[in-house]
Amino acid sequence: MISAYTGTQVRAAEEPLLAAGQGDVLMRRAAHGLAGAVVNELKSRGSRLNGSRVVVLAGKGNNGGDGLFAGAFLAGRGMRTTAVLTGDAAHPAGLAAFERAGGRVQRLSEEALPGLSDEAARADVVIDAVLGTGAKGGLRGSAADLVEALAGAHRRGLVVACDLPSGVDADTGEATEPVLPADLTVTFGGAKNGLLADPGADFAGRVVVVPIGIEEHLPEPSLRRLEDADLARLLPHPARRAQKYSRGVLGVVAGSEDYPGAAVLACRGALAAGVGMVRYLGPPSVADLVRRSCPEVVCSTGTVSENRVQAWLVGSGMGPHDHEQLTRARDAIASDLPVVADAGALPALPAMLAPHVVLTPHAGELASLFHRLGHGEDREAVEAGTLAAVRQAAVRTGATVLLKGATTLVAAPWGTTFSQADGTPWLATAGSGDVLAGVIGALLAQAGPDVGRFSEVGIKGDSRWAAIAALGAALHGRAGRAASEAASGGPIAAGGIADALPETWGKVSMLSNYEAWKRNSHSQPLR
Ligand SMILES: NC(=O)C1=CN([C@@H]2O[C@H](COP(=O)(O)OP(=O)(O)OC[C@H]3O[C@@H](n4cnc5c(N)ncnc54)[C@H](OP(=O)(O)O)[C@@H]3O)[C@@H](O)[C@H]2O)[C@@H](O)CC1
Ligand SMILES: Nc1ncnc2c1ncn2[C@@H]1O[C@H](COP(=O)(O)OP(=O)(O)O)[C@@H](O)[C@H]1O
Ligand SMILES: [K+]
Repeated sequence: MISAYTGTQVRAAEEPLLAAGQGDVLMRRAAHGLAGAVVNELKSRGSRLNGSRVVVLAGKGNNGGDGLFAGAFLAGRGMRTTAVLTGDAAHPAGLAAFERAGGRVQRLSEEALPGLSDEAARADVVIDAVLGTGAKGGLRGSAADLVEALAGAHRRGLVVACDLPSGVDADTGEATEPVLPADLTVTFGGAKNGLLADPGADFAGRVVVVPIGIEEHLPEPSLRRLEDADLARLLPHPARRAQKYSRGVLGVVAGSEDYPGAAVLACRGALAAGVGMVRYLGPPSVADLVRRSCPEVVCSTGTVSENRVQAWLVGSGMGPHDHEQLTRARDAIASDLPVVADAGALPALPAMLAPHVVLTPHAGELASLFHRLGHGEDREAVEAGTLAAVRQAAVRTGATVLLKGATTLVAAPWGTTFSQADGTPWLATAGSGDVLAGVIGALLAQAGPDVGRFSEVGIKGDSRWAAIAALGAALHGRAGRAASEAASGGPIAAGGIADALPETWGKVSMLSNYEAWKRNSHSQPLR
């Protein structure tokens, strides 16, 4: 699991060490990690170190200090380093170390700007060390002009952000442009929220966390990301004597005359995500299509209370005037069973929900939800601050909210938040969200009661609903990527995501089988 923190949390964790006079040590560890990451990246690209050109954009605070110390390390490896000081001052010890190591120092001014931006554009490596966790707002003055010129210039070099891309808010992921997009962000002590939430994540590139010795002082993470090993531990596995009902039944209330395909795709997503059975409830013409497309699905009639299931999926492809389906959706939400509420169900929600109800809006649907709740955020505002928006939505509705996008965020009403970015932009295709709803529904039906499996990895009680939704997003994203890779990186259609799910699941489970085998290989052999 990747843990991320706010800037304030990280700075608080640094406090005891700073009080003990360890500030210098922390900074040298950070700078050493940054320089090491630059060297590794250049080597992995087959570039030589000796003689290559490095430009460090150094602000006046400690972030600039990290950059200057890292520049000194790199100069020591034979690289030609220039520091561009963007402020009216520079970290004194960092600057002294940089100059001792033979680095060249330039001060940024309006007159020097064209020459320096040209030099940075031609460099093999640019290190962005202007602003870190202490920044207020974005870049200003000549520093902003330099980054703007550089972001628009034709460059072939590597851009490495020190701690975070300057202009990205460490706590929220909001970005005040111009921001220099990095290929690599080397972040210290723990990942920052802003690197794992859009739009900040757009600028971060690959994120590498460098331990600096503050880790034991860090609190509960503010944001988490599930990785391979977490998926392997959290995905349900059928017991030896499982039968279809014990494995979980998902009731699906989806599709309409206008969008019958959504019901089919939701069912296909659910079937491919390990559920024991899918029961479909909906208009006869849609049920007909579902039967023909997925003969495994049992089409039922009647009300929600007449159909026994372990979880409900409601809303995908549902219209605003289909009163019978909307009644079913409302009944499902009132049933106390776990529910994933998608698309057409979102406008029909009661004012207050519970965390076992998982809402799955995209940014536009979340803006409409806010509008109905009497708050004015539009789609642009949601997209400019996804983390704040998803958390606010969870607080205001009382539900678990999953905000879809390149980075998918899931928040519980008390703030527990997950961030998954497992997919590919090819997932932005019609019907993709219906498959995701099916996957989450299937996981709710199977894993909902399994509190123990989640608490083993530190996810307590009702926070598991957010973890289950994050698990669904991770599987869906990976399946989309696998489907595209099978097409040599080409496009995918939504049905292809469902088709790739079982193998994606199998590959992740192999990891957990291997871990179980490793544990059991020390036990007594059978006699
Ligand atoms: N603590 C430690 O020991 C360790 C810290 N570490 C590192 O320190 C970083 C945090 O350092 P920090 O607190 O010095 O803040 P930082 O991000 O460099 O920026 C603040 C400076 O910039 C200025 N400034 C602010 N906003 C501005 C703007 N919009 N545009 C222009 N200028 C602006 C502001 O000046 P002011 O405007 O207040 O006069 C202030 O001088 C952290 O990200 C990590 O890299 C690691 O080495 C580990 C050990
Ligand atoms: N640029 C992107 N990169 C990765 N995943 C994306 C991107 N855009 C959308 N997605 C994912 O694709 C799915 C799209 O869902 P949705 O917007 O509901 O589509 P639809 O309504 O057409 O089914 C979501 O899972 C979302 O996270
Ligand atoms: K930075």
